[in-house]
Amino acid sequence: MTALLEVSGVSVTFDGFRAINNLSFSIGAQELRAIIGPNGAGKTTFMDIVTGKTRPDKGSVTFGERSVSLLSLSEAEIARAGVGRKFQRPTVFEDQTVAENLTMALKAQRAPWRVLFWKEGPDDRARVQALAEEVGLADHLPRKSGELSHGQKQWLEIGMLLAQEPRLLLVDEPAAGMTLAEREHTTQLLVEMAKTRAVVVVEHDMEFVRRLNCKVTVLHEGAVLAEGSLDHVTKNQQVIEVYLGRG
Ligand SMILES: Nc1ncnc2c1ncn2[C@@H]1O[C@H](COP(=O)(O)OP(=O)(O)OP(=O)(O)O)[C@@H](O)[C@H]1O
Repeated sequence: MTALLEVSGVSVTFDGFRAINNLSFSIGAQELRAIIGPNGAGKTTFMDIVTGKTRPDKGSVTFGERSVSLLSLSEAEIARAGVGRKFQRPTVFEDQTVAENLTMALKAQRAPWRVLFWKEGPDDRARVQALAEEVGLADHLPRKSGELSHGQKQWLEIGMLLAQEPRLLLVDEPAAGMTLAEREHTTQLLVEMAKTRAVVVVEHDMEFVRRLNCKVTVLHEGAVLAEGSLDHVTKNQQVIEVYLGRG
C-alpha cells in the first residue's frame, strides 16, 4: 500500500514538555485508521501538526504521490492540498438549510476570484444532492440545519468537508454524544468514505472503534505504543497498563 501521509521522526515541545516524541507512522491512500490513547497522548497535537496549526521542532510530514512537505505550507494551503478536519463539535450554519450549507461548502472550495462570479448551476445542485445522499441526508435538504439531531448535524458537516474533496480526512471523536442508531450510521459512513480516501478517526469509545474494523494506532506520550488490529493492540500488556487498565 502506498502511503498518502508519512509522518517521520516528528517531535513537538511545549514549554519544555515533549508532547510528541519522535513520532513516525504512515496512512495509506484508501485507508480507515483509528487512533486511540490516553488523555494527553498527543492525538490532538498530531492532528494540529498535519493541518499546520502546530509546527514541529523536528521531523517531516509529507503528503501525496509527490511527497509534498506539509510543514512548509500554511493551514489554508494544506486544506487546499486535500487535508480536511472534522472537529468534535458540529459547526454548521443553523439558520441555513441542509442544501444551503452544502452549497456554501461547494462554493468555498472554489478559488476566490471564481466565487465572485459564482452562480449556482445544475452541476452544483446535482453535487449537493449527491453529497446529501452520501451522508444520508437526502430527505432533509430543505430543512433548517438547526432542526437536525446532533448526529445529523455531524453528518452534514462531514458532507460539507466532502464537498472540498479531501484525500485525507481527520475526524475527532465522531461518536461522542450520538445515539446507538446514529453511531451505526456514522460507522457505515466512515467505512464508505475510506474506500475512496484516507480517513483517520481519533476516538475513545472502544466499542465504536471495534465496529470500524480497521487498523488501530495506539499513541502514548507522543509516540506509537502499538499498532495493528484492535484485538492485537488490546492484548498488548503496555496498552493495557497505560490505557485500557485505567479505572
Ligand atoms: N498549546 C499547548 N501548550 C502547552 N501544552 C500543550 C499544548 N497543546 C497540548 N499540550 C500538551 O501536550 C500533551 C498532548 O496533548 P493532546 O491534546 O495532543 O493530547 P490528546 O491525546 O489529544 O488528549 P485528549 O484525549 O485528552 O484529547 C498534553 O500533555 C497537553 O497538555
